[in-house]
Amino acid sequence: MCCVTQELSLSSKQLRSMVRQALADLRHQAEEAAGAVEELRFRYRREVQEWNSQNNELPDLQGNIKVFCRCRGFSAGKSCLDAASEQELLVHGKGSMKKFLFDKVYPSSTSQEEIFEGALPIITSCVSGYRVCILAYGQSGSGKTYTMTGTKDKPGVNIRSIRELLHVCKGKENYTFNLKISMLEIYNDTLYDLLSVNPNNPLEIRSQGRSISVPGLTHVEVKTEEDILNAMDMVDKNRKIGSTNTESSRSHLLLTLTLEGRDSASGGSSSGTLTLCDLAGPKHFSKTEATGQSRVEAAAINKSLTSLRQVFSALKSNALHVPFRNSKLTHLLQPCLSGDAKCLVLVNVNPDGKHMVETLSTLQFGSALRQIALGKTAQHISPTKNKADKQH
Ligand SMILES: Nc1ncnc2c1ncn2[C@@H]1O[C@H](COP(=O)(O)OP(=O)(O)OP(=O)(O)O)[C@@H](O)[C@H]1O
Repeated sequence: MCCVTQELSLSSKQLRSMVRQALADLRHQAEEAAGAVEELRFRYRREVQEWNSQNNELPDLQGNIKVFCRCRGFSAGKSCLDAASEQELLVHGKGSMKKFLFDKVYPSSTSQEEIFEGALPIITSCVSGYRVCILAYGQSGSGKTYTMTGTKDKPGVNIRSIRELLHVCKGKENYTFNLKISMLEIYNDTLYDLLSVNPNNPLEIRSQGRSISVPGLTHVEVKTEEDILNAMDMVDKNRKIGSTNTESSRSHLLLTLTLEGRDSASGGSSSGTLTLCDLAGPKHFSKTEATGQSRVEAAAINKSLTSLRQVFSALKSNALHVPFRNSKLTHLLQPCLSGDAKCLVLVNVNPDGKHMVETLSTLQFGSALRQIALGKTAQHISPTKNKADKQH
């Protein structure tokens, strides 16, 4: 009996010691696992930061404004254009030749996909919290609407950008996001909400400090391809001129995407915007050509494009005052043309159309334009706060 008791007491001691050892091992393993999780979290945050900086590397390298040129198809024998190199456009006139420099020149054979790929780095910067914009500029009939809106079979930059943002955001692990779209038309220097049930009610711009908003503007959440198509259908119905491409545009169209993202693993969040703008072409008319309403419309378009030129010119010369408030167009674009925002101007040219050289010359698309550093402007809206503060 005594022997049995001794044996039991011994095995009980052994058991206690085994349990103690197992508990110590478990504690040790738990500490190791916690260290590994922390290490993984740290690496993940670094990866996210690297991804964001790589994503923005391209636009940052050469200044914040880029200017691309897209040439439209032209009739054989009548061509006066020559893409001398990837950056040079030669325009042959009667006995003279002009050269325009761009960041990139796309020949007339360029597809919608290729244009979109060129614009992609700037579009995806929005995911990292930047304010970015793409402006389609050019004479009437040069292909601005084709480039931005496109057709059902060959969609333009607008639809492709929304699809891409949805694709990128859905593909990111531990990431939740909210993508919203708004659509504004600027007609006769007045804003109209194209996604509103009351599209004829004019809206105003409100400035509060450095931020700009349009009270009452409709923002629609986009989650699927169908949401995009529904929004576009509504825009077509509400626009002062349909997107049938049969008539010259009489207004500027601004599509703005607002993207709020949150990374649950790193705890970072970001808020970026992408504004896609199909500008009306400059109007050239003699005293007898345009009368009444069309003359008023033409004057409003020309005035706003002049304001845009003045803004570019002030940015180029690092002027202390940038006249953003000279038109509704430039006032709305101010956040995308200030601070560390990024802008891509897509210049469309149609050699068979009228006024090509004047239109090209007016914005002085020389090499100086791409050297504009938006960060040096006087009235800048610090998206750095917006981008960096929230992300890290
Ligand atoms: N690269 C292209 N390839 C095929 N068709 C094109 C191309 N560019 C423009 N077009 C066609 O040319 C016509 C005029 O183009 P679009 O309406 O896009 O010009 P726009 O610059 O927007 O003109 P506006 O300022 O007068 O509105 C349209 O029928 C369009 O489909």
